[in-house]
This record gives sequence, C-alpha cells and structure tokens, in this order.
Amino acid sequence: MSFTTQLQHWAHNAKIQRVVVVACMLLYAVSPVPEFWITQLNYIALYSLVILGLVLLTGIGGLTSFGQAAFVGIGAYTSAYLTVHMGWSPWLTVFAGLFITGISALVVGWITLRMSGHYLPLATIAWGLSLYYLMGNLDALGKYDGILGVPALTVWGWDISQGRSFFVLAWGMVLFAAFALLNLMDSRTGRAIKAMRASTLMAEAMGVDTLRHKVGIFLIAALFASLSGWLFAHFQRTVNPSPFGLKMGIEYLFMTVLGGAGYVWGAISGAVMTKLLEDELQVLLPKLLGTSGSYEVIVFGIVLVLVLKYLPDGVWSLVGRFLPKPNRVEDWHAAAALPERAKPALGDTVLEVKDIRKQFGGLTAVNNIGFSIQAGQIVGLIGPNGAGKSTTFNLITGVLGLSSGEVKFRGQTISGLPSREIARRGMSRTFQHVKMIPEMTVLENVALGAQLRGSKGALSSMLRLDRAEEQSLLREAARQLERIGMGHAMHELAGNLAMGPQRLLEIARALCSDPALLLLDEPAAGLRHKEKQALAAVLRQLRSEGMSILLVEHDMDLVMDVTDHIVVMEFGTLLMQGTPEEVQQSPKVRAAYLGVEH
Ligand SMILES: Nc1ncnc2c1ncn2[C@@H]1O[C@H](COP(=O)(O)OP(=O)(O)OP(=O)(O)O)[C@@H](O)[C@H]1O
Repeated sequence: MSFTTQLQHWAHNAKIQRVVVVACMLLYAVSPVPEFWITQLNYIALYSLVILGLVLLTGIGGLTSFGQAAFVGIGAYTSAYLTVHMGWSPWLTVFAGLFITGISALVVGWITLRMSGHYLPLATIAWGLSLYYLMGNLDALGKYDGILGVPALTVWGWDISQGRSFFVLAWGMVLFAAFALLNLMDSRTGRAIKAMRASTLMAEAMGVDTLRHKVGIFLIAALFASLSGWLFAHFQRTVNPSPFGLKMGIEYLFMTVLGGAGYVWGAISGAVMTKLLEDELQVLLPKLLGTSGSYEVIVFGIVLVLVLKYLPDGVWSLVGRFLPKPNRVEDWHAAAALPERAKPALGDTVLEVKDIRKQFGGLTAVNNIGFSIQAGQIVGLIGPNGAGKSTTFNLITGVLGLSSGEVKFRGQTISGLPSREIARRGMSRTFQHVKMIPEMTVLENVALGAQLRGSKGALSSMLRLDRAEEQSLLREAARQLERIGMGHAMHELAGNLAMGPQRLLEIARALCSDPALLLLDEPAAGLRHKEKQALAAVLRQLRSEGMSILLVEHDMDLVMDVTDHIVVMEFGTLLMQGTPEEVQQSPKVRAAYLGVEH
C-alpha cells in the first residue's frame, strides 16, 4: 500500500479521527495561545455541551426546545446551593444536579412530548420562563442577585476551575459527549430515533416505542445541559438567573441551527461562530451606531434567516462535504446469529380475521370482513379504489382500532393491541408509500427491522458496549438483503435507490424482524415491468421458504401470478374469496372492476 493510500485509509478510520481530535484539543491547551483565546474556548465548551443535546433532540429527533437554558440553570443552581449553603463537594453536587435535572426532564417530557406541531416548542418556552422566574424569586436562591462565592473545582488542592486546566476538563467533557452522540447515532437506538423522526407510523411498526424514545432524548439533552450548568457555576464562581433565561434558550437553538443541527461537529462550529461573531459585534456595532445596546441580536436574526434560506442544514453542510467520512467496516461476518422465533407449521392458521368492521363517522369503510391465512400461503386482498383494503390492512396491523369484530394471530387475539406489540408477536409490514430514512444506508434501514431482536439501549450504545449485538443485527440485515438479491447495494444511501429497490428494501426490513406473517401494502405500485418480475420472484421464493404473506395489490397480473387465495372487497364488504382462477372467472368481480351493475 502506498503512503498516500495508507493516509487515505487512516483518514477514513473513525478511531483515528477521534484520536486526532483529542490530540488537537490537548495541543491547543499546551500551545502558547493567549489566555484570552483559552477563555473564549472555555465559554464555547460550555455552550457546546448544551447544543450537543440539541443536536440529538432537534437535529436528529426533530423535537424543538427553547427551554435548554433552564436545564443549565438547574445544574448550576443545584451545585451552587449545595456547595455554598450545605458545604457539599462539587464532585458530589454534579450528580445531585444531574439527578434533579433528570427528574424535571422526565416530568416535563412526559407531559409535553405527547404534544405535536407547535405545542412542544411553546411548552418549552413556558417551562423556560417559569423556571427563570422561579430562580429569580426564591429567597433561598438569592433572588435575582443569585448565589455568590461558589467554590472552585479542585483536584488534590489544585484549582482546575480556570484557564488551561478548565479547558482540558470542559473540552474533555465536550469530546466525550460528542463521541457518545456519534456512537449513539450509529446504533440500534440511534436508528430508532431517526425512524421516529421520519415516520411515527413506521417506527411503531418496527417495534419502536416512540414516546419512550422522545422522552429519552429529551432526558439526555437535559443532562448534557445540566453538566454545562455545573461547569458554568464553578467557572464563573457565581450564579444568577440571567444566563438561564429564554434569550439564552433561543441563542442555544440559534447556534445549533447555524452550525447544522444534524451534525455533531456542525453544532460545535455553530457555538464557535456565534461566540466570535457576538464578541466582534459587541465592539463594532456601538461604534457604528454611536449608541450601546444588544444590537447583535438583530444581526443574529438576519443571519439566521439567511442561513435557513440558503443553507437549511447549517454551515456544516458545506464544510462536511470535504471531510473524509468514516467507512463502515464489515465486521459482522463472525457475529452470532440472532435467535429465531418458532414458526407455525405449514398449513396452520396464522391469521384469522373475524367479521371486522370499521366506521368513520357515518361511513362504514370495512363491513364485517372475514378471511384467514394458512402458513405458507400468499393471500391477495384486492378491490377497486376506496374498497377498504388499506383500512383492513390498518385494522389487522393495529394502526386503527376496530369498531367491532376480532383479529387472531397465531391463535391469540390481537385486536386492541398497539402496532408495536403486534410487530413483537411476529407480524411485519411494508407501506403503500415507502417509508424509510433516505440519509441512512440500505443496510442501516434494513437493520431497523431487527429492532425488536436486540435489547441494548442508549447508554450501552453511547459507551460502545453494544458492539456484539450490533454486529449480529447488521449481520441479519446483510443476510436479508442477500436473501432478496440486494446484497450489492447495502452500503448505498437509501435515498439514492430507484422505486423498485426501495420496495425491496422495505421487504428486507420486514423480513429482518423474523416474521411469521408478512403484510405487503401495494408493493408493486410505481414499479416498472422488470422490477415487478423481480418482486414476483422474491415473493415466490419467500413462499417456498414457508413464509405467509398478505398482499394488498392493484396489479392484477402480479396478484394472479403469485397468490394462492384471493379476497375481493367492494364498498367495504366482502365480494367473494377463492382461488385466482375462481376470482378471474367471477362475473361479480369483473363487474366490480369494470363498474358494471351486478
Ligand atoms: N381516516 C379516515 N377517515 C375517514 N374516512 C376514511 C379514513 N380512511 C379511509 N376512509 C374512507 O374509507 C374508505 C375505504 O378507504 P381505503 O383507503 O381503505 O380504501 P382502499 O381500498 O385501500 O383504496 P385504495 O386502493 O385507493 O388505496 C374510503 O371511502 C375512504 O375515503
């Protein structure tokens, strides 16, 4: 290997990249840069910890919070109060701050994260404001004067609350948090969070408890903010409410969006840019305008509008393109295979749909439909537009609740269960409109299907204790992609795939859950002739391997070609059911499709 090739190889190695980043940080600390620049970077480290939380919450999870400054305040005030008034050691108060922040975040999160749309940001504003006024009005916390004389952080009598030693401590924490976040994003939990943002419906169908994950990332973001508050209290040696108010909450969000909310390094660069810009403007603007005031806020507003318009993914979306991306190492070949569920014997009844009914107000979309699927069968569900196929599909998979009737899966009633619970029992589905995460690779998208076959959570992922399980999950994803003939495309970004391979990706993802029944919602929609042939071949192969499939489809050639049994619906009712030949010969079915009275 030539030296340049070796260099390129190193540049793409994630571990080497991290070692270089840590080395740069330490070099900066010992280099003869003026103290002023050390102090600047100390502040940037404090901001960075908070906005790393926002990367997870907003950039990856899609949840907007203006209330992060309040969590910084909890961390800072807890430590200031306990050290000054109770004489605790700061090394203990950090945990007390994290504990109180954690409890607050769980309570606030549990209440607010059920809200959607604009309600969540509004709720976080209310939360930020109320905590600000609480801090400013409590006698015990010194009202608006705050708490003075917060002790320094010391290690064996050595003050590490300022200058270069604080720089190493604060940036050590930032880099630890950054690496932990990068680890989290590349894990089972990270995929679940991204899926939750892409589509709640899809995430739940993959077995993801979306509310739990929302509360989880809200908690992690709050803990990062609390840690920043603890550092802040001992760096400033005093706390008062002003740095924890709504203005700062907005500024944290500004830094994140400016740098790039979706990128760990982007968010940190946002903190750097904001701090530098703020300092320059605070000197320049009063000179230009001849009067003093916080005019930099106006410039920030203009910058934000321009960034949102021209670089919606932040400044890092420009820079990041030129940096080497770590390659995924195929390290799963020797990983343990995932355990498989016991499958029904060929011919056993897998699904029993008994007189199910769904009413939307006065409209009966599904009217007493009943059919069953035996193991190893492909059953087609067909009917003209608006016949009630999708509604039936959603009733079986738990997306919609039944008005009456019963659905039994492998002998057990599943009516009323949430879709992720039904998924857990071995029913897996695809979507009429493909739902995937375009910026993840095909392999990672497919691995999302194996969500319920793993158990490692956020903490294990952040500390990289999940690798053995992760290798098994990726091994399974690669195996399912090979199974349907898409092994060659596993490292491509899913968003670059044509419609045919996208639909196959969804099938591979569904197979990854080791299902006993596969439900396919119009898998041939939008496919070209060759892609349909490939799909038919995959379906036949799956049946030959003993898979049971419910196929909702408009493409009659495909349905007649691959199914063993067909259920025909019209206006929400069961028109007939039988073999493909019987259905083809039925005058009732022809009439329904041709719109003739029967
Ligand atoms: N959430 C809803 N609220 C009210 N009406 C609904 C809802 N979902 C479906 N419907 C109605 O129920 C009927 C059946 O719709 P459904 O989507 O199940 O039909 P379909 O056979 O899947 O049609 P297509 O082939 O066009 O997808 C339609 O009249 C539709 O307008």
